Amino acid sequence: MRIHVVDHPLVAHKLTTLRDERTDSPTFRRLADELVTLLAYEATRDVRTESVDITTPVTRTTGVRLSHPRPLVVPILRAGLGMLDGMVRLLPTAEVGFLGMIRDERTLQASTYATRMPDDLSGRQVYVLDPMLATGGTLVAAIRELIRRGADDVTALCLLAAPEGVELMERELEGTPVTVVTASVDERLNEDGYIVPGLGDAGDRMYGTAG
Ligand SMILES: O=P(O)(O)OC[C@H]1O[C@H](OP(=O)(O)OP(=O)(O)O)[C@H](O)[C@@H]1O
Ligand SMILES: O=c1cc[nH]c(=O)[nH]1
Ligand SMILES: [Mg+2]
Repeated sequence: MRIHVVDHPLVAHKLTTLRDERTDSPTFRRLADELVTLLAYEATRDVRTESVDITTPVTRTTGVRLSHPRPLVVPILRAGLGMLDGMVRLLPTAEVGFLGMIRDERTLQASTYATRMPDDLSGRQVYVLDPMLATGGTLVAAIRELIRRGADDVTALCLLAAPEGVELMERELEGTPVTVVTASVDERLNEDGYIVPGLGDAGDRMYGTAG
């Protein structure tokens, strides 16, 4: 597994406001959207392309276009849904699948409550969207399912990651073609499984369901 931490002052600036507890839901959603577009620029560095001949107003030339089969983008509901628009803005021809997953607040075990994506992902590049890589249980289960369906190249975009989650992914997904792109690997998890310093519960902050 490869991990890429996007080191850029604009990313750090937006992430700081996202973390701030005073940031309201509309601003949180806007910043998450903007951050995803910046992460997506890095995450799509190896997106598959093919050459194409075109005619400019001046001459014939050869350019590139995204090749077939189209990439698949999979947001993990709920919070990952807030990253979808920012991603498909860069990859407008991508197909979109959905995974609904929830982490039990007490046991921290992830379970899947909804799945809507192609059965056969052979030869597909897949981009998974989930803002938080905490214990890693959610992403490991999601990526195992994608690989079971035949995906041969998976990139996860996470706004924040915890070292514990990165270690779990490295251990559980060893030897698989997986890349994680994130804005930060934070300090640690706390006793409730929240990322420290983190940003709190991403889904609650995105959709205004906290308290
Ligand atoms: O790495 P893990 O320890 O598995 O935790 C990460 C998951 O926790 C959050 O989802 P949550 O269960 O809160 O669902 P939500 O997005 O519907 O709020 C987050 O959006 C991730 O999917
Ligand atoms: O810090 C965390 C950990 C898991 N899920 C969240 O939304 N936030
Ligand atoms: Mg949540």
